[in-house]
Amino acid sequence: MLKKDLRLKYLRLRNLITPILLDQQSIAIANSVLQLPIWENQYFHIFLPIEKNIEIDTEGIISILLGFDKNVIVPKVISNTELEHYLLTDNTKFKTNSLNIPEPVDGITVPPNKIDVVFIPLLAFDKLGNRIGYGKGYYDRFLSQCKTNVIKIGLSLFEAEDLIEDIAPTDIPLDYCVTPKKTYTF
Ligand SMILES: Nc1nc2c(c(=O)[nH]1)N(C=O)[C@@H](CNc1ccc(C(=O)N[C@@H](CCC(=O)O)C(=O)O)cc1)CN2
Ligand SMILES: Nc1ncnc2c1ncn2[C@@H]1O[C@H](COP(=O)(O)OP(=O)(O)OP(=O)(O)O)[C@@H](O)[C@H]1O
Repeated sequence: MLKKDLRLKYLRLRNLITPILLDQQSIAIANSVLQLPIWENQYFHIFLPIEKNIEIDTEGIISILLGFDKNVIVPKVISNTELEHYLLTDNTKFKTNSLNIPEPVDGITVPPNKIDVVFIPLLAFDKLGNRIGYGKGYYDRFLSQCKTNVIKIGLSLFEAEDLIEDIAPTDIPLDYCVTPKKTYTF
């Protein structure tokens, strides 16, 4: 399928997920993340969910990361194209931006080349590990600034599509995708 049709399909499917199901599925995903071979790493980047858009609740994964004394880094939208990345600390204050994303107000910024593992939001992914988001390219730009061996983990409420047909050269594929049912390794 084409990206634009997939965005529509999965935005609609998300709207069928109840808050209770979202909680259960987010916990199942966090439990599966524990089984990934990533725990030797130190710098983990993770998004905070847009609740209004029924995104996966990443709180469980963040608790696991902090419990293992990992450095946790969260993104902040600073322009139409760019993200900045902040270390999560006990003092981090959050404010919800115009896209309804909770973001750190200020703090310690972390350059993309320090990051070892990135958990990536998505609307859909395919059996080859290609992914699509809301179509602004924030994550493709961010991932292009990371180390070549950065571990890219998609988190999805739904299973893989056969193929996203209109993949572009700037689209960076996933290494893993974790869903409530299974973990895909690409
Ligand atoms: N939780 C979370 N954080 C993230 C992302 C994400 O997908 N999820 N992003 C992943 O890249 C970046 C932000 N990108 C976004 C791009 C578009 C929309 C969005 O909802 N767009 C709507 C209309 C927005 C509006 O109300 O103005 C749309 O395009 O229809 C949200 C986030 C960085 N942080
Ligand atoms: N590395 C990059 N440098 C410059 N522009 C880029 C880069 N990656 C993607 N873009 C641009 O961003 C736009 C959106 O890309 P795409 O449709 O792949 O978004 P997406 O993957 O769905 O969104 P997101 O990454 O925000 O979740 C495209 O116009 C694309 O050319």
